[in-house]
Amino acid sequence: MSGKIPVLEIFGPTIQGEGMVAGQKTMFVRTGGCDYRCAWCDSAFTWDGSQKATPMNASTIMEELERIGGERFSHVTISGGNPALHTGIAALVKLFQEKGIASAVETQGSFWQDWLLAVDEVTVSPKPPSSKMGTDWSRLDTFMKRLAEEQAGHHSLKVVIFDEKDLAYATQVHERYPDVPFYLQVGNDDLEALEPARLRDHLLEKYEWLVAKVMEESQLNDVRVLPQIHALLWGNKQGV
Ligand SMILES: C[S@@+](CC[C@H](N)C(=O)[O-])C[C@H]1O[C@@H](n2cnc3c(N)ncnc32)[C@H](O)[C@@H]1O
Ligand SMILES: Nc1nc2[nH]cc(C(=O)O)c2c(=O)[nH]1
Ligand code: SF4
Ligand SMILES: [Mg+2]
Repeated sequence: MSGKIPVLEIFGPTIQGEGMVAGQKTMFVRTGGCDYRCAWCDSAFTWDGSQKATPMNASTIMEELERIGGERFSHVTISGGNPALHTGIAALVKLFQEKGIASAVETQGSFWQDWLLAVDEVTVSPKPPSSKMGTDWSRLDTFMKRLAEEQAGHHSLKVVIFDEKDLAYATQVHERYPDVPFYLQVGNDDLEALEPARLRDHLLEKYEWLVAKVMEESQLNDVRVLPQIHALLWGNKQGV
């Protein structure tokens, strides 16, 4: 298994629907396995046993990206699951650098990998109370410190918000790492919705609620509030 990466899906090009480079045209590589079990995880198929990951090495992943994306991409986002569980991603990030492909990673900040330092955009997404997960603050401190001191690219924090307790948690995260660009993201609480148009209305109402809350809060002046654009466009569809 050494060097192999468990891959759940490879798709794109699509737009990055979330966070610091929202709107960026990108391919996705989604890894299998997560050390968390968030109550509202929209990608639970990466860890609940419902779908099976394929162990792949970096060059095979690159071939698959090129087979699907052709000449139509110059940016790849690695998500999961938690991609930071996998040491084999070091070789993939190196391949991207050699080919002049920009890279991004989505992770919750619970596990460190040195290859994170070579990723252009690292999104760190600590989990609020509604997820039913706890935050190991000293681990997160170490994680954020290494990014701040050694990462060549950019990084940001992104907290998903379902309710007021989540917003209080997000404020705590923002105050702990005040120099890190901070994103608040609308939580999707209807993962069963099949009709994109209905989900869109529902999520936009939640976005309106979140924007109004943030406007009231003096501790959240320097933040960005975003919905998941892909959920607005395509609902709960996988692979978009
Ligand atoms: C599926 S996770 C995979 C990467 C990593 N495990 C993490 O959580 O950061 C990607 C992003 O989707 C967010 N997310 C997951 N379920 C969500 C939901 N129901 N509504 C809004 N965002 C969600 C996560 O918080 C994270 O920022
Ligand atoms: N379009 C699109 N943007 C995304 N941003 C983060 C995603 C993820 O699942 O990590 C995601 C995803 O699954 N699709
Ligand atoms: S950390 Fe990310 S992938 Fe893991 S359960 Fe939570 S949202 Fe899902
Ligand atoms: Mg997603």
